[in-house]
Amino acid sequence: MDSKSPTIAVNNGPETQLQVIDEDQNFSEQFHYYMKHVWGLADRGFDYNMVAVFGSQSTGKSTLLNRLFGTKFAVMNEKARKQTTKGIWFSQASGQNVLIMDVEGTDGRERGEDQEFERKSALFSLATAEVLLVNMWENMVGLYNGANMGLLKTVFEVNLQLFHDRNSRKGKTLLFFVIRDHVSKTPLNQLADTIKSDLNRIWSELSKPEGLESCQINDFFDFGFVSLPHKLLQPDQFNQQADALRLRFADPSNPQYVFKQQYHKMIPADGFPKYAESIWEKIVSNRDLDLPTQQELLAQYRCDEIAAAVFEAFADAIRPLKPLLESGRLVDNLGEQMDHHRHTALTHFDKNASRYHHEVYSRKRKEHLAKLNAELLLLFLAQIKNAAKRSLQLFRDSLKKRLGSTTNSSASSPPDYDFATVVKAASTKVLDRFNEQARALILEDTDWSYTAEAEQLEQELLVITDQLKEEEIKRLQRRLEKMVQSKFTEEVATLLNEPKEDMWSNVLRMFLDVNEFEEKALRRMAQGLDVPKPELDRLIGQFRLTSWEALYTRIREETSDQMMLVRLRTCLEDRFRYDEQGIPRVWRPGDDIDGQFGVAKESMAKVIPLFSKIDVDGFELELEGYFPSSFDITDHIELLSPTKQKELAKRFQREADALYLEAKRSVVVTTAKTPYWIIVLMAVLGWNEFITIITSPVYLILLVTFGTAGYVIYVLNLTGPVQQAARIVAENATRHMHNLLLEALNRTEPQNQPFQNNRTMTGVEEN
Ligand SMILES: Nc1nc2c(ncn2[C@@H]2O[C@H](COP(=O)(O)OP(=O)(O)OP(=O)(O)O)[C@@H](O)[C@H]2O)c(=O)[nH]1
Repeated sequence: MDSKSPTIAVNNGPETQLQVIDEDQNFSEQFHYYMKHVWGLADRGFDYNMVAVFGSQSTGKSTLLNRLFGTKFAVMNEKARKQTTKGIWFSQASGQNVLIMDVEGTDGRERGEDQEFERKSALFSLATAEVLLVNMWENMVGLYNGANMGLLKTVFEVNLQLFHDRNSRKGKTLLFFVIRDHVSKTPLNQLADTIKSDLNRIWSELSKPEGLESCQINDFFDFGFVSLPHKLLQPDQFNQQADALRLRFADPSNPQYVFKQQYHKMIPADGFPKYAESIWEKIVSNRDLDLPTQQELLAQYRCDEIAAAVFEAFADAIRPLKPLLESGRLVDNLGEQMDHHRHTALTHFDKNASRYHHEVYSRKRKEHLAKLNAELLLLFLAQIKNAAKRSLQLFRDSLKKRLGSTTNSSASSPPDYDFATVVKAASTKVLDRFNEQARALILEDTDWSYTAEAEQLEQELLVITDQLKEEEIKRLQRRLEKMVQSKFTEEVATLLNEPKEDMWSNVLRMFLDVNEFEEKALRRMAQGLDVPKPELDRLIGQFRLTSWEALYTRIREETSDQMMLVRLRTCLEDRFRYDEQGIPRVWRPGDDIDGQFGVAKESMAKVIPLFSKIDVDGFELELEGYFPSSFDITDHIELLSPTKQKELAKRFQREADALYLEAKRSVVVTTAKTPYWIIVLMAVLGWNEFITIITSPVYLILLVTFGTAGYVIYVLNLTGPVQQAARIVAENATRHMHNLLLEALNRTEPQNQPFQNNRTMTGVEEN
């Protein structure tokens, strides 16, 4: 309301006065605006004063006010001689924090016998003004009507009505009589005595309410008397004394300064328009006017209004914090910031609201504080939530960093930390930090708590610890698996390449040894990870299964068709093409190829059955209870099914045939003789080429190179491997030729078949 600019046309001059109550007894909506923007008094707190003028109509009241306070109240036109001031006008004393109230004159012929407005305006003035100026002519002193005695009786009556409760009465009101046109020789004090005796008489005649029977007029009023010379007849004296009188209102250092603290109605200036309005509303509606209640109501209204304005500013100030917190960030010094904003809001509230009714103010302050706290609680909770999240992240990171530093170390090397100690240290650090952050957020006069959040955080730390422990164990398991895999890769191939009776026992021994070694590492790590015994047993069982799986897979790789064929061929070659001392055999005519081949064939008979399954005989005791009970090792030892064994035997047979034929062919080659005349003929015919080669550096170098290579191959007896390499390279191209040769040989030597019965060299029965 107070921000609305005035729409009422002001009376006679610049807008410095306002008809607050019009002749129809309506209260002006512009009062708030004038207080704040025209008179600038709204922010003065109690630092303002208020004067009201009373008196009969057209007795120069407005003239007096204008002369004393520099106001511009309308003054009666001499010729018209009719009532000028209607209702109640307000203005500000020029250059002073003084509100002047020009009240419609009494005895006005315009209102006739209607004394109601007089009573209402008296009530209104007594409830608001510190000083009531009573304006009267000197010659009226001693007369009942002319001296406003009727009006004063009304004033006294309404005063008793207002302050019938002794406890609610605070201070007094100054009745300041201004006797105009003091032209007689009667001294002022005599005039004052006459007025005082009249007043006492009126007071004594008043019927006092219960409890106030014995009270005196001076309990409620102080009296002041002053006279002014005739304005028209003695203008100089009038002006001189009017100036002197003006100083009594304007100069606080004046010994006769009229505004004493005890007269002040103690209505804060910002609440005065509302107070005046509600009082007037009560007066107009003829309801009992109870000033203390009014002041309480005003206090409630104004405290709410002040709190709302302060809260708006407070909400604006903390608004930027919300999105930050909602985005999950931790706001630095949030506790301090919240405290600062709350302190500012309370200070502003206190500054404006503490002037009002104390109990109401205290109650409203509590409400205001509770509202501020409720708003800040949201920030507090958001920050706590973010702090907890950050704490979890910090905990996770610090543990990962600490534990991660060991992940690159060998699985077999002992851990350089104790998991429980590391977790405890990290957890304590994070919780301490969280508690510190949360504590810094707790504001005075709040019942905020973060115990539940701290407990929740602790629980979540435990969950993370378990997760990390699980991850760590998995990582450890993976490392161990890799370790055993790499060991099996090397060892299994070596052991299986020697297909002897004790082959499987060597493999199983190796398996158990490797496991034992890695299990030691697992136990050490588990101890560091604070793994309980049953869990460790489960992990070891799991590890053994995985390890067996790795071994079994590795062995199966080694026993694939291709690998088996290579292995069988290698074994056969070792036995057939090398003698007992390991020296390669060179077959010559007359050598017992068939016999040697038979021996080799005999030794190969047990190879395929040996590889048919992992033989765990002899390890029953060691393997008993070695694996988890759900695992039956007999389901995981078969390598070659009977069908597969037969198929392999068949395929190996062909390989063996080729080896046998190769040996036979080498004998044929070495026994073939070249006729001498052919040699002579070649020498004669090739003489020219021979000369060309030995005279050409290029041919000579090529000859020497190939000759040297041939010699080395011959000396080192590498013709076999070289031939084999050449054969593999040219296998496809020569396959056809090879078949033709086989056919030709079969035609020439049908009696030289290597196998006479249906038992093969691998020991597998032919179908
Ligand atoms: N004799 C005399 N006349 C005065 C004095 N002061 C004012 N007047 C005249 O009295 C008349 C009324 O003056 P106002 O100031 O309008 O009187 P008022 O009491 O405010 O009148 P309402 O507002 O109509 O009640 C004017 O014509 C003034 O010139 C004074 O001190 N002595």
